[in-house]
Amino acid sequence: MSDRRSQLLLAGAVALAIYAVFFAGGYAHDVLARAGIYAIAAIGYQLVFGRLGALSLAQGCFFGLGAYAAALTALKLDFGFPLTLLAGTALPVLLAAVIAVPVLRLSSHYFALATLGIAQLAVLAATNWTDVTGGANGLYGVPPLAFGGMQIEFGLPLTLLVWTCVGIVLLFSRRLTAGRNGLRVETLREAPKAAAALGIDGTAIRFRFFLVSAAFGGFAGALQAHAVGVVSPDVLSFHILVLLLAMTVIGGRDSPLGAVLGALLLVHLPEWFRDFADYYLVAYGAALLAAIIFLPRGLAGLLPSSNRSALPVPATAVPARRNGDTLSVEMLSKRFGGIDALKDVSLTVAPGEIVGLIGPNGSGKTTLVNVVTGMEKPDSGRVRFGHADLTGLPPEHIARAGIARTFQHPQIAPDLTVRESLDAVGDGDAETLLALVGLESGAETRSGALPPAGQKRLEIARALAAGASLLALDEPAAGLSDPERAQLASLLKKLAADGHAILLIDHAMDFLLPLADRVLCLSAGRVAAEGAPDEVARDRHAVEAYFGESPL
Ligand SMILES: Nc1ncnc2c1ncn2[C@@H]1O[C@H](COP(=O)(O)OP(=O)(O)OP(=O)(O)O)[C@@H](O)[C@H]1O
Repeated sequence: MSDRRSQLLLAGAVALAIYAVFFAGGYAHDVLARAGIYAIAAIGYQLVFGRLGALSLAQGCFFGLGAYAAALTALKLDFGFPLTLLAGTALPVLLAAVIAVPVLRLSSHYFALATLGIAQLAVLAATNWTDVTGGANGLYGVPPLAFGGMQIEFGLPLTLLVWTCVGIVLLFSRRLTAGRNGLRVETLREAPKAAAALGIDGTAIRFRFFLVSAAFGGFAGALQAHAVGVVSPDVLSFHILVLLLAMTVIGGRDSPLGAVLGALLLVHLPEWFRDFADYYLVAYGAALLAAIIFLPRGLAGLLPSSNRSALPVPATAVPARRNGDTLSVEMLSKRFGGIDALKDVSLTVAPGEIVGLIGPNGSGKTTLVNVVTGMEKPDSGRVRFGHADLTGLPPEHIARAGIARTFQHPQIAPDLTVRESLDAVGDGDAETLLALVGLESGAETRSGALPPAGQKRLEIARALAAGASLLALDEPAAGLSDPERAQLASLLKKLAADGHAILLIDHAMDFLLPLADRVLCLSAGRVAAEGAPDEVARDRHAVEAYFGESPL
């Protein structure tokens, strides 16, 4: 609780408690409890929508399922607290686990549509499965919450209970996103390809967050069922989802606190504008629009940002690997439609060696790196690293085996500092790595604020932080000035001398040929020439591949 943000938050929590205990009464308590219940569901939504950047349209469905599960277990099975809340939490988690496998593979709008479809199915089931759900009329007489036979009265006791739950859920959510976890999630959201290529297991993170969001949604729905006493298909309606979405956006999608502020505001706004009679909806809509236009980072964006560098990130001095394995690519082929992007390509890169990969645009260089790093699956051929057969394995497995890559267009999380970008992927000594790539003075700079040359160096440092012994570098010198190229060249020599294996793609022959120990020239997916740099530079096939121009 040292930085200004934490102090403000503490003051806000105390003010809310004083308001609840000494000033609010009757209906105001109900409104506050309702805000707390929605806050819990919105905190869950923030994890998926805010943190992962995935537009899930199932959070309202998880909320409604939680409400139905709690109501049904209370009314039909005579379950008491805490079993009803447990059932309300477990059912949406179960559904999330079942749908996660097919749904989490989908990208952006397909994910949104799939989750919307699931939500619609839940509404249909609730409306038509009359024997169980009570159909359109729903279920009545859900008992209030009770602890060991003692009923939690509406008003202050229920409000305090709900907001204690909000506090616990906030702490849990913070644990999930603090320190390195948060840095990894941000890398995954902003640079998903790089995250996979650095060994971050995006599938596991997405799965975990989706299930936790379902748990929070269901738990909130279960609380709602007990607080209101009635559950109808309304709790599954699109309205709940839109409300949770608005709470997360208006409160601020970057932090769970935003979800709480959004819930407090959006539940109270209709109450404040109630006196405007017919103009109530106009005033409500105008307030929402104003919040979206003038507060792009939401209400939480008004608070001073948290001191992220204070987050505990373990830092043991583990320098990049040495004496790694030899990469052997054997007869690799990959077709896209009718095009042979790679046809029977073989090559090796040994520790301490720099192998240059050249060829005109579209000759298959990036495809080769994509296949080696698991971003594309080959049609035939093998990729071995030492004794391990890595053919067709997912990128994060290959990264963990010691192969990392950089991208033609740097893939970075722009809001992470340079140091955080490294901390996200490994335990390495960030200072040493940054000094190695010449970024030591920019450790606290936002990665997105680095010039292109800096971002390319950051990508190399990040690959080393991930513990790579083989680096596949896709056009690292593109766009660099002559002095920057010279610095990059001496860095690559240093890394090779240190035992790293380097596969280097570049069109700049004056940069690549003096650096490489061997060169492989691709043409239309096939190996056109291979050998020492000066041999390849003179090779008729290699020269022809460059449209008749001498590469030197
Ligand atoms: N995902 C894809 N879908 C369809 N075709 C693809 C895909 N990726 C690459 N290709 C095609 O495969 C061929 C090889 O492309 P690749 O990007 O590997 O070449 P490159 O040598 O890296 O080119 P550049 O120097 O321009 O980066 C090209 O014809 C390209 O259009």
